Amino acid sequence: MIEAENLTKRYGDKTAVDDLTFTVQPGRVTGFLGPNGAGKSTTMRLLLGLDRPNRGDARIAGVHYTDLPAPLRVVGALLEARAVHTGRSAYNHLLALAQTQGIGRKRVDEVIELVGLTGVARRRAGGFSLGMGQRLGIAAALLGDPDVLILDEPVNGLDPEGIVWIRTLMQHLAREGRTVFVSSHLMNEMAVTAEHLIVIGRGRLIADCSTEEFIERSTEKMVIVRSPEADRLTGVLTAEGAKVAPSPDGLLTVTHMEAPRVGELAAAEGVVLHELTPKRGSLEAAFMELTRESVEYGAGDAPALPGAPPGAAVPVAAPPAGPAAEGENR
Ligand SMILES: Nc1ncnc2c1ncn2[C@@H]1O[C@H](COP(=O)(O)OP(=O)(O)OP(=O)(O)O)[C@@H](O)[C@H]1O
Repeated sequence: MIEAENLTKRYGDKTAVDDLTFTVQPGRVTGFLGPNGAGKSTTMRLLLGLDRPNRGDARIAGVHYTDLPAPLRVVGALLEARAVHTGRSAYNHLLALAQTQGIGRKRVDEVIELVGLTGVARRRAGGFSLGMGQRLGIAAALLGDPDVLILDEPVNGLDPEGIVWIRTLMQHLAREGRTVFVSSHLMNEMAVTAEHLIVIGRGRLIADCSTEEFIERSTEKMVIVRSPEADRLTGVLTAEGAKVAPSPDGLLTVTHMEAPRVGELAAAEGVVLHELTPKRGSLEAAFMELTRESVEYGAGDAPALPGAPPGAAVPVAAPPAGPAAEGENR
């Protein structure tokens, strides 16, 4: 379990993390979301004792990170863009890390195999591609077989196969009863990976709920209907309070009415249906909606983030209004 209590971190007059209280439970993948500059990496650094809070408390498995006698055995972490600048081979890099905590060679071999680096384990880690570097970072995080994992953007640099691999791995680790806390900007990926979400904006908590609930709360449910009698159906549904938007391909997008009711009304009136598909909103649309107020850098006024090259800040722009969200099947 991970606990943050009134966590607050200021850099000069900038409050990066603002009175943040949340708990990350074991047994499920918890996604950590927020627009650029929301304070995700800072929060993770505070949890890992790499920075000191101005106020509040962060505990992992009930204790402060810095009080853990063998931290790698309790918590494994992958921090964003952590390149391994080393002339050592991947194997020796992991072995050196393992030896600091009394972890044996057998476990080094195990994690190398687990992350799919067996074929390149003797190669210089400093020359690894971004994706291989991510896998090596994940191997390091798993070295101590920890109960808690804190992963900052683990999907960064991975190809589609790698993305599916990390998703499966995180879900497997969670099913084993571990606490998996993962930040990402890839909403579609988080929608299928994380069961629970903690969302922050400008350092403050915006949501702490299931992924399902997060999407339901801020996007409108839609029903996609196709009928050879689209006009008649539109009349039937609007008379019962639904809103119906036709599209040029003959599909009707129905809001303010659930799919079963659409089907029942069509049957009662003898209207033939060729398609009746309930669609939920996307996590991306829900995220845009709920974080709209807390976007740090809007399009056009994006300053460079500290340490980033000019223009590197990725703006998160507010979405256009209306139920334009693409439906997303899980
Ligand atoms: N060492 C630092 N010195 C000064 N300001 C900092 C420092 N680290 C972070 N900040 C500021 O704190 C805020 C939160 O940054 P942080 O990197 O934690 O956000 P983030 O949610 O991880 O962003 P991103 O999604 O872009 O990685 C930002 O405004 C950032 O500029």
